Amino acid sequence: MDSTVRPYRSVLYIPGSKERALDKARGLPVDAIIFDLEDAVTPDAKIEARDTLRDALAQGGYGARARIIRINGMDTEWGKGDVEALKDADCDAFLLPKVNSAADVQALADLLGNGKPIWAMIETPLGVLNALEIAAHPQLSGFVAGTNDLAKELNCRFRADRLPMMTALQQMLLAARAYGVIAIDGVYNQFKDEDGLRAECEQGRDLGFDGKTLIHPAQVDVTNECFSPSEAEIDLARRQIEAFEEVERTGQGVAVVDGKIVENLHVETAKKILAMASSIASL
Ligand SMILES: CC(C)(COP(=O)(O)OP(=O)(O)OC[C@H]1O[C@@H](n2cnc3c(N)ncnc32)[C@H](O)[C@@H]1OP(=O)(O)O)[C@@H](O)C(=O)NCCC(=O)NCCSC(=O)C[C@H](O)C(=O)O
Ligand SMILES: [Mg+2]
Repeated sequence: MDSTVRPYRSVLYIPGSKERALDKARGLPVDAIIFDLEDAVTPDAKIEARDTLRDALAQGGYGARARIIRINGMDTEWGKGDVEALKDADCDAFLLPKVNSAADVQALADLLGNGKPIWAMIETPLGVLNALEIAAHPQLSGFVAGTNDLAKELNCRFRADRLPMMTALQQMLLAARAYGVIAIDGVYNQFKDEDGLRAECEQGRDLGFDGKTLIHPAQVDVTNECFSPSEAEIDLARRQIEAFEEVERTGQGVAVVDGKIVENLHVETAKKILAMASSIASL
């Protein structure tokens, strides 16, 4: 799959210690999986989870889904051991929690020593403030918002409009876009509340996120729907491209579709929408 249009709509956390969930994920229509060794695994299960996860990855069966391993932080008693145990595992990236600076990313890169892509959880005040230097690290390819840790650190309240964390989310997005880094929104904790999830997905999509992290299989369909180009967007994109090509033939640089101007930059967006739709259709 073309990595520039690879979908990351639904990114499901799976506790690395739970064999049943690790198996179930092989049949779920998610675009990516975060195999978690951090918060989803209790301290007494952390060492064993490394073997459980390595075996599951070796067994395979995850198809085209991107496979990302979230290790424990380097400042914990498990971080380095996680890397030692899993650096050669069959996965696409490593996700480092509570990243505060580019130096944190470099420390993981040194330990991995194999050039594997690194993703960063942006979930601390320093991580948000240093998002630009983190995104600029050459091995960094994805950001994941850690909205639970962020709320804890900011001492803010959870609100449906997420106003208290909007600055952080947008700073993270700006840094991601400045360096071509994938940006995934945080989790929606009330996993049985479909309407609430849909509203938060729509907000995340409006903001510019590529997708959302999830904690339960029941959240997958809504999320895929919200982060896929809609039929209306696909239809408009096609008409914009056609209209622009038509005016170009007559030597002009601006078309009008549905009462709105269409310039070259809109055509670029339209082409991206069609490429993403085709990439999703090919899954
Ligand atoms: C939230 C849960 C604890 C709920 O678990 P459970 O009560 O077992 O759910 P169900 O009985 O409804 O499960 C139905 C079946 O689905 C499977 N399942 C459940 N969750 C997952 C999953 N995440 N991936 C794959 N499969 C899953 C069950 O095994 C059942 O299967 P079956 O028996 O075959 O029918 C649980 O969903 C859970 O543990 N979720 C993950 C929690 C997690 O990962 N937390 C850490 C990430 S969030 C975070 O840290 C964010 C960030 O750092 C921040 O700061 O914000
Ligand atoms: Mg967190």
